Amino acid sequence: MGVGNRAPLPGEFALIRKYFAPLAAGFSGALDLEDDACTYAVPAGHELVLTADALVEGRHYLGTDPADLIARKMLRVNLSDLAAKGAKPVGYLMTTALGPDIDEDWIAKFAAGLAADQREYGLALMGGDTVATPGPTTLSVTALGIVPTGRALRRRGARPGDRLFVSGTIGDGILGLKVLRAELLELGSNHRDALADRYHLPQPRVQLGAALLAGGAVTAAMDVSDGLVADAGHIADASHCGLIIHADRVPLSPAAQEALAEDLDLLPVLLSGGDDYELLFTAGAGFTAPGSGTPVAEIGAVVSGSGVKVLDRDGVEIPLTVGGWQHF
Ligand SMILES: Nc1ncnc2c1ncn2[C@@H]1O[C@H](COP(=O)(O)OP(=O)(O)O)[C@@H](O)[C@H]1O
Ligand SMILES: Cc1ncc(C[n+]2csc(CCOP(=O)(O)OP(=O)(O)O)c2C)c(N)n1
Ligand SMILES: [Mg+2]
Ligand SMILES: [Mg+2]
Ligand SMILES: [Mg+2]
Repeated sequence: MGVGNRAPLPGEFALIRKYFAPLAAGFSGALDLEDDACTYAVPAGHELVLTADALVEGRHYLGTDPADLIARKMLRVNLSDLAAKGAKPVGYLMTTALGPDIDEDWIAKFAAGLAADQREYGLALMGGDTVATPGPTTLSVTALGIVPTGRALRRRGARPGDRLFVSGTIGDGILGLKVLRAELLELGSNHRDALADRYHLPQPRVQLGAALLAGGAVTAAMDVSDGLVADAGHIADASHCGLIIHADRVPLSPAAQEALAEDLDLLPVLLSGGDDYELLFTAGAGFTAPGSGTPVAEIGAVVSGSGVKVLDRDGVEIPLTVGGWQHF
């Protein structure tokens, strides 16, 4: 390790002791990161929810992004998958494959970002692996959460007649990436900052997910990572039904509204760009959105058939060539 362009990192084990062990201190099963593996006793009446997502420099984040924000995004994209199941976060395993340009200052900031979000979301580091790579830095988290046994929200279960909802706002993450790539220069700097912030720091809807599970009226749920339309397609496929999305009902932030007002061609980008980390879900007639916290918008309906149709305000289908991000 540490053979790079900058000051070498402390040795592998010194790095784990100094920066990662403190993040595991509050979690007894992490065994102070001294052992070969960690343990966790699942509370009675609950089952584990496990999810893994990787982040690759240049693919999921920019090499110039601040290390604390990269760390927080890494945790938050995984927390978003826990939210999609209605799970309460418990802890996470983390694998860091560090590229040659990573120095100790970067690690210190990265660990500080993790500490901040561990406090914010109530979870702890449980273990992981630290390796070097000649390629781009690659980070992976496996997050653990719990749900009452048998109650995890599913992508299957939507029924014709259900309504379709999404949390928060859609399209900010991908517009934020455009801002960081010095596009959208015509937008005011406050809007540009707000969008960049949404790209750097997703807001996983953990409390909303738990409330949706507790409420009992949600028939299918997932989080939006690849793009609203593509991800809606996953609910449609899993549930063996069709989905209608009314484009004009999709909630947009003030910054995204302003960007769209200046360039109508951005609509497909908003609907399919991804990096949203909002919850998309269906519910029967009796559903009412939890009153406080994250806003929820009704954007469409479940119909018989298959696939996703996006309609404009006149009910005319908007053709979309790409519904969302795919790695290959
Ligand atoms: N390499 C893999 N090995 C096992 N399961 C995988 C792998 N890649 C993806 N999956 C599974 O495929 C499903 C879809 O993955 P993905 O689209 O990444 O979900 P999400 O967008 O919620 O992260 C998930 O259940 C995920 O666990
Ligand atoms: C530098 C950079 N380029 C492009 C993107 C856009 N992008 C990359 S991956 C992705 C989809 C989500 O990532 P994925 O690995 O598919 O996560 P998952 O769906 O498994 O949660 C998006 C929108 C980005 N976030 N950063
Ligand atoms: Mg994934
Ligand atoms: Mg997901
Ligand atoms: Mg994906």
